[in-house]
Amino acid sequence: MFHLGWFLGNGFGIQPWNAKGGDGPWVGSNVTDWMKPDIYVDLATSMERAGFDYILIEDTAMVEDSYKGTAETSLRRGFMAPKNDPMPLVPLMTQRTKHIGIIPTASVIQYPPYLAARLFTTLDHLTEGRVGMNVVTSVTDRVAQNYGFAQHFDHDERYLMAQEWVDVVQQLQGSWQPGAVLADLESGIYADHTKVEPIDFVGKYFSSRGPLNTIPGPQGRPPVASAGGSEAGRDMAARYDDTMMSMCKTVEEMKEYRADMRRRVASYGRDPDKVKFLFLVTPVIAATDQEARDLAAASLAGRASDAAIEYNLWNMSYTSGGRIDFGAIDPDTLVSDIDFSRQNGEHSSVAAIFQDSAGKTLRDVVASSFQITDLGLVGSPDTVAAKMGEIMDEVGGDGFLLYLPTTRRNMAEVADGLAPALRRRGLIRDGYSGTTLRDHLVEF
Ligand SMILES: Cc1cc2nc3c(=O)[nH]c(=O)nc-3n(C[C@H](O)[C@H](O)[C@H](O)COP(=O)(O)O)c2cc1C
Repeated sequence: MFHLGWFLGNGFGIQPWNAKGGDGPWVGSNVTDWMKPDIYVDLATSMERAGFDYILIEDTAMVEDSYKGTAETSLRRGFMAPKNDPMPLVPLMTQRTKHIGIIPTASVIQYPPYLAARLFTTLDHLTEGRVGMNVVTSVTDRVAQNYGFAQHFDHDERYLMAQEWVDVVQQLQGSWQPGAVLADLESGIYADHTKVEPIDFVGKYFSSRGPLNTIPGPQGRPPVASAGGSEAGRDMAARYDDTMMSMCKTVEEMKEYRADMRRRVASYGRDPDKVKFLFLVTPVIAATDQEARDLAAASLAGRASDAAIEYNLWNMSYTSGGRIDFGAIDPDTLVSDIDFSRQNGEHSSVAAIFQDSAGKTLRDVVASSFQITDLGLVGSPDTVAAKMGEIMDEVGGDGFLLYLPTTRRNMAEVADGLAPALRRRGLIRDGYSGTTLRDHLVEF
């Protein structure tokens, strides 16, 4: 059996439903209703029906203007803005479900550790143990500037900050020892003060006295997730993650990635079987194999459209940390002549976009490159289910993180098409034996 997660990649933002991923026309109500809770609640109930472990909610807090030096493209096309704060969505999504975990994103430059420790403990209570914490370092200068910094910290330093941040958050979440809460009706004693201690943390980036002013939630320390595939990102994940979003383009890469990460996890004295690496994938599912193949072919052809090229150039500028304006580079420039040394964003995403680009021009890359691929998962629910099983056999585990536009059509294809086909093969859970997100992650 393997685990499944849904990556809500546009966060609590516009869930685009448009022709072939292009620049409109928009379809349906998503573009007007994205700020209402309904679609996210539907997503949670659907993915719980499907047996998913969790939904991970992306978040990025800025209006990006590094592409062509203006926010025009971001705002005209709704790229990463507008976006609401994901935290209030969490209890709304869990209120209407009983099992599925919800993992909102917290950036270490946006949340002082005490605020984060208190917020996630509060959410742990409100969700009865179903919240997780996606730790990110934020990608661009604009986010850093919104939170009071002149510019963003350098890539590797960000991860050192993030490690310290998780450490403080978890120390705060452990500042009430087991047995501290008595809530004794007879004696009227609420807590044993000898079991509640300050942490007196003074670090390079953060300080906090503690103790936390609330009691531990059902999970104590809610599970940690992250996505960084660079050396620094992997090191942080190895130390702290309970589940990791893993980005690979081939089954061979998946195997290597998982083996490497399991080695790193073990080197920190942790049990690799308790960390679940979920591989990002964009499957194409339709009623028949032929229909799915046609959709995949149309999507590939659509990569060369003006709208898709604009998106790709915009996205490259963003993933470089806003440091390289790909809109200002002549598209006929050879990739080998582009200076990537200034990048300060998502190193592994940039590497994925420009993988195998020797001898290619920027135009060639933007018209064809994928950051995340379908891994050959194209077909009817039965075909895709069978292939998922084969891939997991080859890789050794642990599961997939599906990344599809959050439309109700895609939700139905997954929850009522793919998931039953997987379940018939015994590949995914048939119900939940535990109650918390951590229970689901370590159930098998
Ligand atoms: C699937 C996925 C989800 C991510 N979600 C967020 C996010 O919500 N907010 C954010 O600031 N960065 C996000 N990132 C960026 C990562 O946290 C990380 O900074 C990035 O992958 C670069 O890591 P690297 O330089 O270690 O490769 C995400 C990356 C991936 C691949």
